[in-house]
Amino acid sequence: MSDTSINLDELRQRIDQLDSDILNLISERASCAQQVAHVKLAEDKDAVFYRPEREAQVLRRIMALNKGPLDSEEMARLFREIMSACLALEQPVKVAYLGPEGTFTQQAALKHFGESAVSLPMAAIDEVFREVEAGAVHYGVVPVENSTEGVVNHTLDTFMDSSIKICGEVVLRIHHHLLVSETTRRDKVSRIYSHPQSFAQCRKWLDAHYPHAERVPVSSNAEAAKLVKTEWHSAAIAGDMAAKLYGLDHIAEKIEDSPDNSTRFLIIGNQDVPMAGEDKTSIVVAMRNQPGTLHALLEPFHRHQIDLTRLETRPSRTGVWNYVFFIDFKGHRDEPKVAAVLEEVQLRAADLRVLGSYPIGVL
Ligand SMILES: C=C(O[C@@H]1C=C(C(=O)O)C=C[C@H]1O)C(=O)O
Repeated sequence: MSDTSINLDELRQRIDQLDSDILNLISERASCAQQVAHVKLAEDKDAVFYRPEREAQVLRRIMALNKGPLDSEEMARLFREIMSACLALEQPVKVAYLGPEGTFTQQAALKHFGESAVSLPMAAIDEVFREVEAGAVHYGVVPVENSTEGVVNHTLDTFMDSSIKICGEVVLRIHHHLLVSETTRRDKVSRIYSHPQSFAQCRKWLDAHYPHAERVPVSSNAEAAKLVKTEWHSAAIAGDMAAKLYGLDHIAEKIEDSPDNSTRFLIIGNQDVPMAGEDKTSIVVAMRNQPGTLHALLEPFHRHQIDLTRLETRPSRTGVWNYVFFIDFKGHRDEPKVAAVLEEVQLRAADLRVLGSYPIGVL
Protein backbone atom coordinates (compact mmCIF):
# COMPACT_ATOMS: atom_id res chain seq x y z
CA MET A 1 0.00 0.00 0.00
CA SER A 2 1.25 3.46 -0.88
CA ASP A 3 1.62 6.25 1.70
CA THR A 4 -1.36 8.13 0.27
CA SER A 5 -3.72 5.13 0.72
CA ILE A 6 -2.56 4.71 4.36
CA ASN A 7 -3.26 8.40 4.89
CA LEU A 8 -6.61 8.12 3.20
CA ASP A 9 -7.62 5.18 5.43
CA GLU A 10 -6.50 7.03 8.52
CA LEU A 11 -8.30 10.17 7.49
CA ARG A 12 -11.50 8.23 6.83
CA GLN A 13 -11.28 6.56 10.23
CA ARG A 14 -10.82 9.94 11.79
CA ILE A 15 -13.86 11.29 9.86
CA ASP A 16 -15.94 8.30 11.00
CA GLN A 17 -14.98 8.97 14.59
CA LEU A 18 -15.78 12.69 14.24
CA ASP A 19 -19.14 11.88 12.64
CA SER A 20 -20.01 9.64 15.60
CA ASP A 21 -19.09 12.47 17.95
CA ILE A 22 -21.12 15.01 15.94
CA LEU A 23 -24.07 12.58 15.89
CA ASN A 24 -23.99 12.19 19.66
CA LEU A 25 -23.65 15.93 20.21
CA ILE A 26 -26.55 16.77 17.90
CA SER A 27 -28.69 14.17 19.69
CA GLU A 28 -27.75 15.68 23.03
CA ARG A 29 -28.64 19.14 21.69
CA ALA A 30 -32.00 17.85 20.44
CA SER A 31 -32.75 16.39 23.92
CA CYS A 32 -31.99 19.79 25.46
CA ALA A 33 -34.42 21.44 23.03
CA GLN A 34 -37.07 18.89 24.07
CA GLN A 35 -36.47 19.79 27.71
CA VAL A 36 -36.80 23.48 26.82
CA ALA A 37 -40.23 22.60 25.42
CA HIS A 38 -41.27 21.05 28.77
CA VAL A 39 -40.10 24.13 30.67
CA LYS A 40 -41.96 26.44 28.25
CA LEU A 41 -45.16 24.37 28.57
CA ALA A 42 -44.93 24.33 32.37
CA GLU A 43 -44.76 28.14 32.34
CA ASP A 44 -47.49 28.67 29.77
CA LYS A 45 -49.68 26.07 28.11
CA ASP A 46 -50.00 28.30 24.99
CA ALA A 47 -46.24 28.93 24.86
CA VAL A 48 -44.67 30.02 21.58
CA PHE A 49 -41.83 27.58 21.02
CA TYR A 50 -40.03 29.45 18.26
CA ARG A 51 -37.96 32.35 19.63
CA PRO A 52 -36.72 34.70 16.88
CA GLU A 53 -34.34 36.59 19.20
CA ARG A 54 -32.79 33.41 20.60
CA GLU A 55 -32.28 31.91 17.14
CA ALA A 56 -30.57 35.11 15.96
CA GLN A 57 -28.29 35.02 19.02
CA VAL A 58 -27.39 31.35 18.46
CA LEU A 59 -26.47 32.02 14.82
CA ARG A 60 -24.50 35.19 15.56
CA ARG A 61 -22.57 33.43 18.32
CA ILE A 62 -21.64 30.56 16.00
CA MET A 63 -20.47 33.00 13.33
CA ALA A 64 -18.34 34.85 15.88
CA LEU A 65 -16.80 31.64 17.24
CA ASN A 66 -16.10 30.10 13.84
CA LYS A 67 -12.38 29.80 13.03
CA GLY A 68 -12.75 28.17 9.58
CA PRO A 69 -11.93 26.59 7.21
CA LEU A 70 -15.69 26.74 6.51
CA ASP A 71 -16.81 30.32 6.19
CA SER A 72 -19.11 31.75 8.84
CA GLU A 73 -22.18 31.97 6.60
CA GLU A 74 -21.81 28.34 5.60
CA MET A 75 -21.43 27.31 9.24
CA ALA A 76 -24.48 29.37 10.23
CA ARG A 77 -26.49 27.64 7.49
CA LEU A 78 -25.58 24.24 8.97
CA PHE A 79 -26.60 25.39 12.45
CA ARG A 80 -29.78 26.89 10.95
CA GLU A 81 -30.77 23.37 9.88
CA ILE A 82 -29.79 21.80 13.21
CA MET A 83 -31.94 24.36 15.04
CA SER A 84 -34.79 23.86 12.61
CA ALA A 85 -34.74 20.10 13.27
CA CYS A 86 -34.50 20.66 17.04
CA LEU A 87 -37.44 23.08 16.99
CA ALA A 88 -39.47 20.56 14.96
CA LEU A 89 -39.08 18.15 17.90
CA GLU A 90 -40.57 20.80 20.20
CA GLN A 91 -43.25 21.83 17.70
CA PRO A 92 -42.93 22.00 13.88
CA VAL A 93 -43.25 25.65 12.93
CA LYS A 94 -46.03 26.34 10.38
CA VAL A 95 -45.35 29.14 7.92
CA ALA A 96 -47.64 30.65 5.26
CA TYR A 97 -45.92 32.32 2.33
CA LEU A 98 -46.84 34.10 -0.87
CA GLY A 99 -47.04 31.12 -3.25
CA PRO A 100 -47.28 29.19 -5.39
CA GLU A 101 -44.69 26.58 -4.51
CA GLY A 102 -41.28 27.33 -6.01
CA THR A 103 -41.35 31.12 -5.53
CA PHE A 104 -38.55 33.18 -4.05
CA THR A 105 -40.81 33.77 -1.05
CA GLN A 106 -40.82 30.04 -0.32
CA GLN A 107 -37.04 30.02 -0.66
CA ALA A 108 -36.90 32.94 1.82
CA ALA A 109 -39.20 31.10 4.25
CA LEU A 110 -36.97 28.00 4.20
CA LYS A 111 -33.82 30.10 4.48
CA HIS A 112 -35.20 31.75 7.60
CA PHE A 113 -36.90 28.80 9.33
CA GLY A 114 -34.87 25.89 7.89
CA GLU A 115 -36.07 22.87 5.94
CA SER A 116 -37.94 21.29 8.88
CA ALA A 117 -40.55 24.07 8.82
CA VAL A 118 -43.94 23.25 7.31
CA SER A 119 -44.45 25.85 4.56
CA LEU A 120 -47.90 26.53 3.13
CA PRO A 121 -48.40 28.48 -0.15
CA MET A 122 -51.06 31.24 -0.22
CA ALA A 123 -52.49 32.87 -3.35
CA ALA A 124 -52.12 36.49 -2.22
CA ILE A 125 -50.34 38.70 0.31
CA ASP A 126 -53.63 39.44 2.15
CA GLU A 127 -54.19 35.71 2.57
CA VAL A 128 -50.80 35.32 4.25
CA PHE A 129 -51.82 38.09 6.69
CA ARG A 130 -55.24 36.49 7.27
CA GLU A 131 -53.83 33.03 8.01
CA VAL A 132 -51.45 34.51 10.58
CA GLU A 133 -54.16 36.70 12.16
CA ALA A 134 -56.51 33.72 12.40
CA GLY A 135 -53.81 31.64 14.12
CA ALA A 136 -53.96 28.98 11.38
CA VAL A 137 -50.14 29.26 11.05
CA HIS A 138 -47.43 30.52 13.41
CA TYR A 139 -45.83 32.96 10.93
CA GLY A 140 -46.10 34.41 7.47
CA VAL A 141 -43.46 35.45 4.93
CA VAL A 142 -44.07 38.32 2.48
CA PRO A 143 -41.73 40.29 0.19
CA VAL A 144 -41.30 43.95 1.13
CA GLU A 145 -38.59 45.48 -1.05
CA ASN A 146 -36.27 44.64 -3.89
CA SER A 147 -32.90 46.31 -4.36
CA THR A 148 -33.61 46.95 -8.05
CA GLU A 149 -37.35 47.44 -8.17
CA GLY A 150 -38.06 49.10 -4.83
CA VAL A 151 -40.89 48.59 -2.43
CA VAL A 152 -43.70 46.01 -2.65
CA ASN A 153 -46.53 48.51 -2.11
CA HIS A 154 -49.15 45.88 -1.54
CA THR A 155 -47.35 44.52 1.51
CA LEU A 156 -47.06 47.98 3.08
CA ASP A 157 -50.72 48.76 2.36
CA THR A 158 -51.84 45.52 3.98
CA PHE A 159 -50.13 46.55 7.24
CA MET A 160 -52.39 49.61 7.42
CA ASP A 161 -55.50 47.44 7.93
CA SER A 162 -53.93 44.78 10.11
CA SER A 163 -52.81 44.32 13.69
CA ILE A 164 -50.10 41.88 12.63
CA LYS A 165 -46.55 42.34 13.95
CA ILE A 166 -43.19 42.06 12.26
CA CYS A 167 -41.13 39.35 13.99
CA GLY A 168 -38.13 39.16 11.68
CA GLU A 169 -36.60 39.83 8.28
CA VAL A 170 -34.68 37.80 5.77
CA VAL A 171 -32.73 39.00 2.76
CA LEU A 172 -32.35 36.73 -0.24
CA ARG A 173 -29.97 37.16 -3.17
CA ILE A 174 -32.19 36.84 -6.22
CA HIS A 175 -30.74 35.03 -9.21
CA HIS A 176 -32.89 34.73 -12.31
CA HIS A 177 -32.33 32.14 -15.02
CA LEU A 178 -33.76 31.70 -18.50
CA LEU A 179 -35.41 28.28 -18.37
CA VAL A 180 -36.82 25.88 -20.94
CA SER A 181 -38.29 22.38 -20.92
CA GLU A 182 -36.69 19.42 -22.67
CA THR A 183 -39.15 19.80 -25.59
CA THR A 184 -38.49 23.51 -26.15
CA ARG A 185 -36.89 24.44 -29.49
CA ARG A 186 -34.13 26.56 -27.97
CA ASP A 187 -33.38 28.40 -31.21
CA LYS A 188 -37.06 29.30 -31.69
CA VAL A 189 -37.94 30.95 -28.38
CA SER A 190 -40.53 33.60 -29.28
CA ARG A 191 -42.29 34.08 -25.93
CA ILE A 192 -40.96 34.55 -22.42
CA TYR A 193 -43.09 34.26 -19.29
CA SER A 194 -42.26 35.82 -15.94
CA HIS A 195 -43.44 38.00 -13.06
CA PRO A 196 -43.38 41.75 -13.92
CA GLN A 197 -40.76 42.38 -11.18
CA SER A 198 -38.46 39.77 -12.72
CA PHE A 199 -38.86 41.26 -16.20
CA ALA A 200 -37.88 44.63 -14.74
CA GLN A 201 -34.83 43.10 -13.04
CA CYS A 202 -33.63 41.45 -16.28
CA ARG A 203 -34.65 44.18 -18.75
CA LYS A 204 -31.20 45.01 -20.14
CA TRP A 205 -30.25 41.38 -20.58
CA LEU A 206 -33.52 40.65 -22.41
CA ASP A 207 -33.12 43.71 -24.65
CA ALA A 208 -29.64 42.48 -25.61
CA HIS A 209 -30.40 38.77 -26.05
CA TYR A 210 -34.12 38.43 -26.84
CA PRO A 211 -35.22 41.82 -28.22
CA HIS A 212 -37.99 40.30 -30.35
CA ALA A 213 -39.45 37.72 -27.96
CA GLU A 214 -42.88 38.56 -26.58
CA ARG A 215 -42.70 39.20 -22.80
CA VAL A 216 -45.79 37.83 -21.09
CA PRO A 217 -46.28 38.88 -17.47
CA VAL A 218 -47.81 36.25 -15.16
CA SER A 219 -48.64 36.14 -11.43
CA SER A 220 -45.42 34.44 -10.28
CA ASN A 221 -42.15 32.99 -11.51
CA ALA A 222 -43.35 29.53 -10.57
CA GLU A 223 -46.45 30.04 -12.75
CA ALA A 224 -44.12 31.04 -15.61
CA ALA A 225 -42.08 27.85 -15.14
CA LYS A 226 -45.24 25.76 -15.18
CA LEU A 227 -46.49 27.31 -18.46
CA VAL A 228 -43.23 26.53 -20.25
CA LYS A 229 -43.79 22.80 -19.80
CA THR A 230 -46.60 22.90 -22.37
CA GLU A 231 -45.23 25.22 -25.09
CA TRP A 232 -42.32 24.30 -27.39
CA HIS A 233 -41.52 27.94 -28.33
CA SER A 234 -41.60 29.47 -24.84
CA ALA A 235 -39.11 30.10 -22.05
CA ALA A 236 -39.50 31.36 -18.48
CA ILE A 237 -37.49 33.60 -16.21
CA ALA A 238 -37.48 32.11 -12.73
CA GLY A 239 -35.23 30.99 -9.90
CA ASP A 240 -33.65 27.67 -8.94
CA MET A 241 -36.58 26.43 -6.84
CA ALA A 242 -39.04 26.79 -9.72
CA ALA A 243 -36.55 25.22 -12.14
CA LYS A 244 -36.17 22.21 -9.86
CA LEU A 245 -39.88 21.91 -9.13
CA TYR A 246 -40.83 21.80 -12.84
CA GLY A 247 -37.69 20.01 -14.10
CA LEU A 248 -36.57 22.82 -16.41
CA ASP A 249 -33.12 23.37 -17.98
CA HIS A 250 -31.11 26.58 -17.83
CA ILE A 251 -30.37 28.32 -21.16
CA ALA A 252 -28.70 31.22 -19.36
CA GLU A 253 -27.90 31.69 -15.68
CA LYS A 254 -27.91 34.77 -13.45
CA ILE A 255 -29.39 37.08 -16.06
CA GLU A 256 -30.40 39.81 -13.57
CA ASP A 257 -29.00 43.21 -14.59
CA SER A 258 -27.70 44.09 -11.13
CA PRO A 259 -25.19 41.62 -9.64
CA ASP A 260 -26.34 42.34 -6.07
CA ASN A 261 -30.03 42.01 -6.83
CA SER A 262 -31.69 41.01 -3.57
CA THR A 263 -35.13 41.01 -1.98
CA ARG A 264 -36.01 41.65 1.63
CA PHE A 265 -38.85 39.61 3.13
CA LEU A 266 -40.67 40.17 6.42
CA ILE A 267 -41.58 37.50 8.91
CA ILE A 268 -45.01 38.41 10.28
CA GLY A 269 -46.64 37.00 13.40
CA ASN A 270 -48.65 37.75 16.55
CA GLN A 271 -45.68 38.00 18.91
CA ASP A 272 -43.71 40.88 20.44
CA VAL A 273 -40.07 39.86 20.04
CA PRO A 274 -37.64 40.66 22.91
CA MET A 275 -34.25 42.26 22.26
CA ALA A 276 -31.67 40.12 20.45
CA GLY A 277 -28.78 42.59 20.57
CA GLU A 278 -28.76 43.74 16.94
CA ASP A 279 -32.32 44.76 16.22
CA LYS A 280 -34.43 46.88 13.92
CA THR A 281 -37.79 48.56 14.50
CA SER A 282 -40.49 49.27 11.90
CA ILE A 283 -43.16 51.89 12.48
CA VAL A 284 -45.99 53.41 10.49
CA VAL A 285 -46.74 57.06 11.18
CA ALA A 286 -49.61 59.25 9.95
CA MET A 287 -48.84 62.97 9.89
CA ARG A 288 -51.11 65.99 9.45
CA ASN A 289 -50.64 67.92 6.22
CA GLN A 290 -48.66 70.91 7.47
CA PRO A 291 -45.49 72.65 6.34
CA GLY A 292 -42.38 71.04 7.81
CA THR A 293 -44.09 67.73 8.56
CA LEU A 294 -41.28 65.50 7.34
CA HIS A 295 -38.66 67.51 9.19
CA ALA A 296 -40.70 67.35 12.41
CA LEU A 297 -40.97 63.59 12.03
CA LEU A 298 -37.30 62.91 11.33
CA GLU A 299 -35.69 65.44 13.66
CA PRO A 300 -35.96 63.30 16.85
CA PHE A 301 -34.19 60.40 15.08
CA HIS A 302 -31.35 62.70 14.12
CA ARG A 303 -31.07 64.20 17.61
CA HIS A 304 -30.95 60.77 19.31
CA GLN A 305 -28.55 59.49 16.62
CA ILE A 306 -30.76 56.67 15.50
CA ASP A 307 -29.88 55.15 12.16
CA LEU A 308 -32.77 55.16 9.68
CA THR A 309 -32.58 52.22 7.29
CA ARG A 310 -35.69 52.94 5.20
CA LEU A 311 -38.36 55.57 4.68
CA GLU A 312 -41.39 55.03 2.44
CA THR A 313 -44.35 57.29 1.84
CA ARG A 314 -47.75 55.84 1.01
CA PRO A 315 -50.98 57.67 0.36
CA SER A 316 -53.31 57.44 3.31
CA ARG A 317 -56.47 55.57 2.44
CA THR A 318 -58.67 57.07 5.15
CA GLY A 319 -58.71 60.58 3.69
CA VAL A 320 -58.24 62.01 7.20
CA TRP A 321 -54.47 62.04 6.97
CA ASN A 322 -52.49 62.98 3.94
CA TYR A 323 -49.21 61.21 4.52
CA VAL A 324 -48.43 57.81 5.91
CA PHE A 325 -44.75 57.04 6.44
CA PHE A 326 -43.21 53.62 6.90
CA ILE A 327 -39.92 53.98 8.75
CA ASP A 328 -37.33 51.33 9.62
CA PHE A 329 -34.50 52.14 11.98
CA LYS A 330 -31.82 50.39 14.00
CA GLY A 331 -32.57 49.58 17.62
CA HIS A 332 -35.27 47.88 19.72
CA ARG A 333 -38.32 49.59 21.20
CA ASP A 334 -37.22 48.48 24.70
CA GLU A 335 -33.95 50.48 24.41
CA PRO A 336 -34.28 53.78 26.31
CA LYS A 337 -33.19 56.01 23.41
CA VAL A 338 -35.59 54.28 21.02
CA ALA A 339 -38.41 54.53 23.56
CA ALA A 340 -37.64 58.27 23.92
CA VAL A 341 -37.81 58.85 20.15
CA LEU A 342 -41.06 56.92 19.87
CA GLU A 343 -42.59 59.06 22.61
CA GLU A 344 -41.57 62.28 20.84
CA VAL A 345 -42.81 61.08 17.45
CA GLN A 346 -46.09 60.05 19.06
CA LEU A 347 -46.62 63.66 20.23
CA ARG A 348 -45.99 65.08 16.74
CA ALA A 349 -47.95 62.49 14.76
CA ALA A 350 -51.65 62.05 14.10
CA ASP A 351 -51.08 58.35 14.66
CA LEU A 352 -48.15 56.02 15.34
CA ARG A 353 -48.05 52.25 15.31
CA VAL A 354 -45.01 50.15 16.06
CA LEU A 355 -45.16 47.26 13.60
CA GLY A 356 -42.44 45.44 15.50
CA SER A 357 -38.91 45.29 16.84
CA TYR A 358 -37.05 42.26 15.55
CA PRO A 359 -33.55 40.85 14.99
CA ILE A 360 -31.69 42.18 11.94
CA GLY A 361 -31.54 39.30 9.43
CA VAL A 362 -28.52 37.09 10.20
CA LEU A 363 -28.27 34.86 7.14
C1 LIG B 1 -34.50 25.54 22.30
C2 LIG B 1 -35.27 26.61 22.20
O1 LIG B 1 -36.38 26.67 21.32
C3 LIG B 1 -36.23 26.87 19.94
C4 LIG B 1 -35.05 26.17 19.40
C5 LIG B 1 -33.82 26.78 19.45
C6 LIG B 1 -32.54 26.00 19.26
O2 LIG B 1 -32.61 24.87 18.79
O3 LIG B 1 -31.48 26.52 19.64
C7 LIG B 1 -33.75 28.17 19.68
C8 LIG B 1 -34.86 28.93 19.86
C9 LIG B 1 -36.22 28.36 19.71
O4 LIG B 1 -36.70 28.68 18.42
C10 LIG B 1 -35.06 27.82 23.05
O5 LIG B 1 -35.97 28.64 23.17
O6 LIG B 1 -33.96 27.94 23.60
